Amino acid sequence: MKISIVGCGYVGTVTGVCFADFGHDIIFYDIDGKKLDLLARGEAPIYEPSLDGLIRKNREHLVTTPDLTAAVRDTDITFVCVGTPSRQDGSIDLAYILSAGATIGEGLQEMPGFHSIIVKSTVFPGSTEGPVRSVIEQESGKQAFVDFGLGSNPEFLREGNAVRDFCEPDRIVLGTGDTRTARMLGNLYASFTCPKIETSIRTAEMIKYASNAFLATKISFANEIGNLAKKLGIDSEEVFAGVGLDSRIGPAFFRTGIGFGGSCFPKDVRALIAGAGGHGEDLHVLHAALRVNEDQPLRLFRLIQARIPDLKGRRIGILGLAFKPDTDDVRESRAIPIVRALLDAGADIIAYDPLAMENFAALFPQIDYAPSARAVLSADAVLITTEWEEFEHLDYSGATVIDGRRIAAASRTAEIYEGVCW
Ligand SMILES: NC(=O)c1ccc[n+]([C@@H]2O[C@H](COP(=O)([O-])OP(=O)(O)OC[C@H]3O[C@@H](n4cnc5c(N)ncnc54)[C@H](O)[C@@H]3O)[C@@H](O)[C@H]2O)c1
Ligand SMILES: O=c1ccn([C@@H]2O[C@H](COP(=O)(O)OP(=O)(O)O[C@H]3O[C@H](CO)[C@@H](O)[C@H](O)[C@H]3O)[C@@H](O)[C@H]2O)c(=O)[nH]1
Repeated sequence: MKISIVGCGYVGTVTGVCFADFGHDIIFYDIDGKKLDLLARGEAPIYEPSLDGLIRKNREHLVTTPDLTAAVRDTDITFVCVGTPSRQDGSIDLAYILSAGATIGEGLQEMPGFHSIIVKSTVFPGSTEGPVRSVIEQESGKQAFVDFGLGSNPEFLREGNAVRDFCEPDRIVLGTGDTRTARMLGNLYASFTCPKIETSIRTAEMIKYASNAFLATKISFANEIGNLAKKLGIDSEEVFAGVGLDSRIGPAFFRTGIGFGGSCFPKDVRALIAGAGGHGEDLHVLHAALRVNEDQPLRLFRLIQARIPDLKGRRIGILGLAFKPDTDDVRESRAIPIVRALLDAGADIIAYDPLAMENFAALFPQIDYAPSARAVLSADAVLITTEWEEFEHLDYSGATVIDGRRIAAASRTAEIYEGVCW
């Protein structure tokens, strides 16, 4: 099949490259010419383990274009993978997707054949059949579900594990409103053996939001119980090992610590709350999940403050800046509020991350960045904010460590050690 990919970030690049590996021909388009240049040179525009090798392997199936209208005309199906950020009030900002939709509509104008547009970006239920459909119909002069197809195929990949998650998903959700699009998506995913949910477009959109909101809530729930468990002298890891064995609950996403960051959970929970408000529904559980999540990193800060009440001029080390290991992404990283609080208290910060220092320095140019994790350990105290594997291989002897992510080596070897909820 010939596929256009609009938006070459984490989702678009991984989707295009993985579909190419299944034998399809891909045309990438992005408004960011630098990303297209990198892809044209056979390089990944984002960091994701194993992606470079897949790009090299499938180069003859991967092309880039600066002209989205031509890409639409030359392909059978377009996947929209652009960003859907939060507005100031938390609601979803559809500006990128509507702008992409308008150009796709132009491309459809003189297209004789049938083409389907599939929204892979995470959008509030009703967005695809509402504003996205309207803009495409307006620009193309054609009718959705009759002259062109429309669908929702939300993506569930995790950064750092994206290729595996895409190729071996737990399920595939296919939301469609016309049989031709349903058939096309069915063919595209025919070789995937996981369960496939064929549903309406708005149900597909809601499955994505509900999944992220549930996982985010699970983490906040674990953190809240973890905070109490610590006060009671109970190890939260043991608690959730026990709780997770209940097959109705499951063990995943029970790691306690400084909470969830990244480009999805905080943004999507905020968007669901804001969107629900527009329908007269107040999502109390999700409000609470966000509140707990905002306080978890500040707990880490309060623990260091309890040990060093006057942080002014004191050297504080930070281990980990990425929002999770195996990525250079710092969007909504839990290290951000911690660094902010430390700077407000006058601390002198030295930080290290194996991949994310450049991205973090764009936000915080005023702090020091260390050449190695070891170089951070001589600070007056060290805060661990991301659970990178290499932090498990350090000797923390002599260091005071306040741990937000439960690094066993630190608990074994640090001179003074405390965990945020253990
Ligand atoms: N990152 C993830 O792990 C993940 C997983 C599942 C779903 N999602 C969702 O997928 C969507 C994309 O996320 P991402 O992390 O890949 O974003 P990203 O920021 O990494 O990439 C988005 C890309 O879209 C491009 N873009 C913006 N407007 C455009 C336009 N009009 N035309 C063409 N390109 C345009 C940007 O330049 C950028 O390269 C979001 O809705 C997100 O919530 C993300
Ligand atoms: O038990 C846990 C698990 C995760 N986290 C934190 O939660 C955040 C998100 O982690 P993860 O879900 O692994 O990464 P993402 O790449 O943000 O992936 C999430 O968001 C994507 C975008 O929507 C979805 O596609 C994925 O299914 C969903 O897991 C990170 O800060 C983690 O440190 C915890 O604190 N405890």
